[in-house]
Amino acid sequence: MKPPEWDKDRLWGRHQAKKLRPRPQRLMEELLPRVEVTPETVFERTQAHGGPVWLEVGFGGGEHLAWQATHNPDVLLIGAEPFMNGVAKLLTQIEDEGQENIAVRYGDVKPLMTALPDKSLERLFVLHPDPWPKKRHFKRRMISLPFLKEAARLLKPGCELRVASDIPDYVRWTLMHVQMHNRQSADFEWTAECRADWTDRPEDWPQTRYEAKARREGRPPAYLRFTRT
Ligand SMILES: C[S@@+](CC[C@H](N)C(=O)[O-])C[C@H]1O[C@@H](n2cnc3c(N)ncnc32)[C@H](O)[C@@H]1O
Repeated sequence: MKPPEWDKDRLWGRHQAKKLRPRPQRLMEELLPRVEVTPETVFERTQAHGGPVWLEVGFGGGEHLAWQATHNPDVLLIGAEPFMNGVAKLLTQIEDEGQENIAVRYGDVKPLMTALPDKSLERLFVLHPDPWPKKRHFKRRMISLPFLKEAARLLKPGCELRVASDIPDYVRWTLMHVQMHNRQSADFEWTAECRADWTDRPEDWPQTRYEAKARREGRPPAYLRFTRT
């Protein structure tokens, strides 16, 4: 079966919640242009870095991305997020903590992924993707056959795709789509050997804002790790 085309021109969800306060507004105007990557500039940025590159899809408030950048100073962390308030929040952390190894894609991750060369990523994170629970919206879900095809193209062998979700249906959806992808091309291996491997948060996997909210509301997440074979 031919996988559906990736809906490259559509972006779902909200882009702005509330007006920015003066500091985040200043950071959007002054800091964002210094750290921003676009599909046109991302190749050059990764080449200039020369070392490992990790990508986080939909970083929300950027807590996980900022943590990874601090703890992995030799890695270039690229984060993509179309929600302005989230981008501004990450910029605040960058200004406070001074990480120089973060690049921000303000917008849809899909054209950015398309612009990256084969085997250019060592890690790819999709943490608590929008669940889109209604059946007629399933096609908006980030985890999809076209996404997995791109992920397989971009990840180096032995490197990792990490997906977290607190929605049982999305966890099943992810496992099912990985299985469907593997039937076409056996690119991913789910590394879990026992229940704790997906129920217990690994030490190098800090909690995101969505995860904290889900836990408060009694929905423990699943931490899925897939190795690019
Ligand atoms: C449910 S939130 C989770 C945020 C964060 N990962 C966390 O765990 O706190 C999903 C995020 O994905 C972002 N998103 C949705 N579609 C996206 C796309 N095409 N490219 C990049 N980010 C996207 C949304 O703006 C939103 O911030």
